[in-house]
Amino acid sequence: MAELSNQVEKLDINVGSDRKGGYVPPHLRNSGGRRPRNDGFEAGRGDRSGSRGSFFGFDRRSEGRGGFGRNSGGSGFRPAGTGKWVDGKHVPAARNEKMEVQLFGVAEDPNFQSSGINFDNYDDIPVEASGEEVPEPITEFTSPPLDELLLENIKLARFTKPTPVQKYSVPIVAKGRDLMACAQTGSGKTGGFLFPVLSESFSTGPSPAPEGAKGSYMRKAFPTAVVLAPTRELATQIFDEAKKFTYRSWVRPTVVYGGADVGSQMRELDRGCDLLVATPGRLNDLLERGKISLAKVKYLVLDEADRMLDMGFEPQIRHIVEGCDMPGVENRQTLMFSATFPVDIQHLARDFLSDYIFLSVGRVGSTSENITQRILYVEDEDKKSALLDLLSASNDGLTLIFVETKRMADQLTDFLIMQNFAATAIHGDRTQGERERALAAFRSGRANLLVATAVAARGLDIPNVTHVINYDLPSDVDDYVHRIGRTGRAGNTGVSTAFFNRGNKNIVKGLVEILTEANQDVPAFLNDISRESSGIRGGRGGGFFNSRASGSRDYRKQGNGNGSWGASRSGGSNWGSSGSRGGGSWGSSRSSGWGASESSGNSSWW
Ligand SMILES: Nc1ncnc2c1ncn2[C@@H]1O[C@H](COP(=O)(O)OP(=O)(O)OP(=O)(O)O)[C@@H](O)[C@H]1O
Repeated sequence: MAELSNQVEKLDINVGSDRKGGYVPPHLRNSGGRRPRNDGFEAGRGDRSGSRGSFFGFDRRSEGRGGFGRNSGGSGFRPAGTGKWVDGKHVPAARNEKMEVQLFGVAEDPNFQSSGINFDNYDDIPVEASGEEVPEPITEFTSPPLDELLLENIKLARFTKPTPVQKYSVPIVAKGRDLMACAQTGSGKTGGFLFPVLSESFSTGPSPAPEGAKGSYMRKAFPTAVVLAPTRELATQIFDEAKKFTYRSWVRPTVVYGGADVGSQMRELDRGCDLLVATPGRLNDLLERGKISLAKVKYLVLDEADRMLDMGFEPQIRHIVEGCDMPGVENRQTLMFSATFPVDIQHLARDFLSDYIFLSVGRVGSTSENITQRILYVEDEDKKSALLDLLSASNDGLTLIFVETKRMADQLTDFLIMQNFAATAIHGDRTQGERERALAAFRSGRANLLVATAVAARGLDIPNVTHVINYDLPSDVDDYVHRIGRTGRAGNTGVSTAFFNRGNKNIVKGLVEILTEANQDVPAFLNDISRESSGIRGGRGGGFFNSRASGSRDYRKQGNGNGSWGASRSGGSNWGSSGSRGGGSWGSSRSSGWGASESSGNSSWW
């Protein structure tokens, strides 16, 4: 990784904002760089090359039919590897070697993300937990407090010790508390919600379904836990993780998302659904069809919570949480996770939480020091050439290239394929099948370049992504944080490169702050433009020049909350209260209907 970072450093791309040196594109320079690779890959937008990505991790047709059970939620047949809850006791299924390989892989598997050399450094990141009576964190994976079966599954996943967010979330959920957790990208937030929810569920069992539900003609799913995620790909990934950690237990995970056949998803629900992972639009659809009841939900998780409560999704979330039959905030536990938590979203989140603990691992919205960040000054017309330069300097690993629009994603992918690169694209105008195939080709390395819109910015955990390139910078610095977080995960190192020019002035302040706090070099041109931009203010989302998007900490500690919060347990220094998002006004957008689709105001999402 240091090698890649050095090579990028040596490139003569960044000629500063005055451009006196004049950028010379590589094809005019007789660049001696490595020839673009041509391994016969013809992915592109219509890639037909790959086998379908396994969205289910193991082939359901080979699941076998042993070990069926029923939970009290009226679920149907339960496949091998699924345990039962019988007479108030958990009866785990027998171990199944083949399934263990399918679920947990083998250590040499390139799809297996092992924790990197900097994994132990997570322990040095300051942690602050604020709220009333914060419980002591765990220090190791042990049973108790974790359920014995969960512990076995954690061992099968080769997790040897909890990350900071996991250390705190386990006792917080066990104490019956709500949680808003903010931790850096790639630091194990998925386990942060799955481990405590599953550990409690394994020990306490399902809630009995209402009497009327059992014999009714149409089966209805009564999940105990619901996890909401903003994209289909992220929902699928969480589902894959849930399959690992629910292995042999009574908890059957199911995933539903838009853009896929609703009939087959309904049949999956009929087979049992105790932990439901969903995108909001499809969940609303299935609620309207009467296929799902939320009446028995004990745990509600919002992954990428700030995104889920952002303007595009908030009406849908409100309908799911407040407009259907989900137990009220006092009768369920609500957990929110993200790497970024703008202050205005923290305000909004109050409606969904009760007496919650706010947990921050590192500064809210900060980036991992495992990612080496570079900002290059490149004018729009030079970006393609500069990209070729960068790609010729990259050796191994996968490169994720972010652009702002779907059209640009297609154009750039075509350009890269013309240059004999193995590239593919993911964005909201591609069909679900195309998106799955693109991601599968990228994961497997058949396409080592993935051109993506913001749809791939959050949550995706793809091993071996060594380089993230912001070909176009986003207009919100929080989006930058999530995008570059696709590399440098689980203690591994990574490199991120962004093309900056004066068109990106709206995030210059935020970029300077992010780079500074992550101990990265801040190029002189960035400081200059940042100074020029001082004093100019804009509104949220429309570009604001003077502050970081994310609040620095629990907004209740900034003196503008009315909730009570008590002593905080801090594993490190307290944070200053710089930067607020300015409490954006939501106004009428909140009441807009959710019905039509999962589209949001941000066109590049879908
Ligand atoms: N305790 C652990 N030990 C080793 N590896 C872990 C542990 N917890 C999680 N991981 C691994 O770390 C990687 C990142 O985890 P995860 O995807 O949950 O991060 P995240 O914090 O949700 O990131 P993002 O903010 O991008 O969504 C995954 O590959 C996961 O398997």
